[in-house]
Amino acid sequence: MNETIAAISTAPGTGAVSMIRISGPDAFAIASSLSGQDFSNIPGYTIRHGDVRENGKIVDEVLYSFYRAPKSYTGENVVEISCHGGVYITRKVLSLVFGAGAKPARRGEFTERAYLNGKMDLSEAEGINDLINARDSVNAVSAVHSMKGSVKRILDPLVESLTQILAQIEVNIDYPEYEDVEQLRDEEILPKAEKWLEQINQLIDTAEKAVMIRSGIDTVILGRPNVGKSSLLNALLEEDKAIVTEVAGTTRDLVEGSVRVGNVTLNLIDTAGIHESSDRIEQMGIERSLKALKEADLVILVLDSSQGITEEDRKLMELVKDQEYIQVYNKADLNQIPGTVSISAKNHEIQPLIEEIEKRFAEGIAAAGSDTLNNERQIGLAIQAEEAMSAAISELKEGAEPDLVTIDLQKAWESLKEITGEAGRENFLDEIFSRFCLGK
Ligand SMILES: Nc1nc2c(c(=O)[nH]1)N(C=O)[C@@H](CNc1ccc(C(=O)N[C@@H](CCC(=O)O)C(=O)O)cc1)CN2
Ligand SMILES: Nc1nc2c(ncn2[C@@H]2O[C@H](COP(=O)(O)OP(=O)(O)OP(=O)(O)O)[C@@H](O)[C@H]2O)c(=O)[nH]1
Ligand SMILES: [Mg+2]
Repeated sequence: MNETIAAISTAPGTGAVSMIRISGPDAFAIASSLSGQDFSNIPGYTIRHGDVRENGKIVDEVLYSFYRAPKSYTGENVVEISCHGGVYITRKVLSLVFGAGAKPARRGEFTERAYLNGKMDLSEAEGINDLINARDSVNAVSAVHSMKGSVKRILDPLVESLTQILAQIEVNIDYPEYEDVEQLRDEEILPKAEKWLEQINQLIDTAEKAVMIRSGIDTVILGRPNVGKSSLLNALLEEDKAIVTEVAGTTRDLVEGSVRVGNVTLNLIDTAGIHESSDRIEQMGIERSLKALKEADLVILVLDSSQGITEEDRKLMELVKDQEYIQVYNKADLNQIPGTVSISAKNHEIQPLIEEIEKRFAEGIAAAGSDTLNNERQIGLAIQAEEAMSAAISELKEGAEPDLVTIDLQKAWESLKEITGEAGRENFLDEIFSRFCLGK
């Protein structure tokens, strides 16, 4: 932690200006040595104009921005050097910063220091990363909320009621005669625990839907040969990506593309027409299609309106029956079947399909726009907490020893706290006992 680290903080490539960030105890001394000015007593939030020099010779004209600990992004002394944005000059300035004593920062190390110095919790740090990687407003809005503490705010009431339950059991074990504090009676504990379980299940469910919608719905376009799967892919992507011909068995390999339609992003895979084939290459394509199918969030099963439902179509329906799937009747320009999701891929008339997708995923779309848990790590920990609480509830019902119940409740507590990176037994005991002045 005591080393001074540095890295280029702007994107690689040529730009008007680049920024090199230096954080740690030697940051001001390094800036002084590069510039030939004495910055040792400079106040925080100050910008100075100066040069970067090597052996007295000018390398670049720059701006130095100073942040004095603890008021900085990392909580340490920070200097940002804004130099001219050429690839060579940026790297040159960085190498001089290293020459003056800084060590190369690892990926995420500035933010890691910010976390370790108490500037943010883990979920907020993840929010920063999500914000940087956000490619649409749904992702950007949820990321900025999470950067500003939404995850902690969501978890706070769950942590609070769990702490109450735990404190109650602890009090009952250690101080059965203690009556001074507001106490839950034993028979109140179980309903409280069950309500808690319901709430966390709800949270997990919403978060899973949100994460899926935000990352895009992994969608497989499936159907027998020649029904118009590739034509549908092209219509959705608004691009002639896959080859379309009147010959059955045109698509052999998987063709992929992502597109934003309506309120969702679809990560599309067009597949080889599925049927019994003796062609070796086609068979391999079909195998790949079936593998992609297993991992899909959504299957679009394409049917040919001009031919009606065939035996092969029925086999495919059977194949996907346990998955989220939409039957679409393509080639509606030749024959429209009432009461079906009818499209004409060839003519790019696919609005009914888009509306059906939005309808199917309405809950997920709403979840994606709400504040919830934001990634698999957070959801995984919430599931751990949920499992521990389920175990505790069974034990409560069986009248198990309170000590045993406590162990599971404590696991639940720690899993929740790990989401924001505040876990640890010390914190746990502090939080439990800070609210009861026991033993006084
Ligand atoms: N030039 C520059 N722009 C940037 C950043 C940066 O580090 N440098 N950021 C980062 O990547 C983001 C802004 N985030 C920041 C968050 C906190 C502090 C900061 O100085 N915090 C102090 C003081 C807070 C206050 O007084 O309001 C603190 O938390 O104590 C700085 C940047 C986006 N833009
Ligand atoms: N009339 C009409 N023809 C269509 C429509 N969509 C596709 N076709 C035609 O159907 C034929 C097959 O289209 P593709 O998109 O290659 O079908 P596919 O399902 O990808 O076929 P394979 O890759 O061989 O499995 C082509 O001649 C298309 O022009 C449509 O909406 N209306
Ligand atoms: Mg095709």
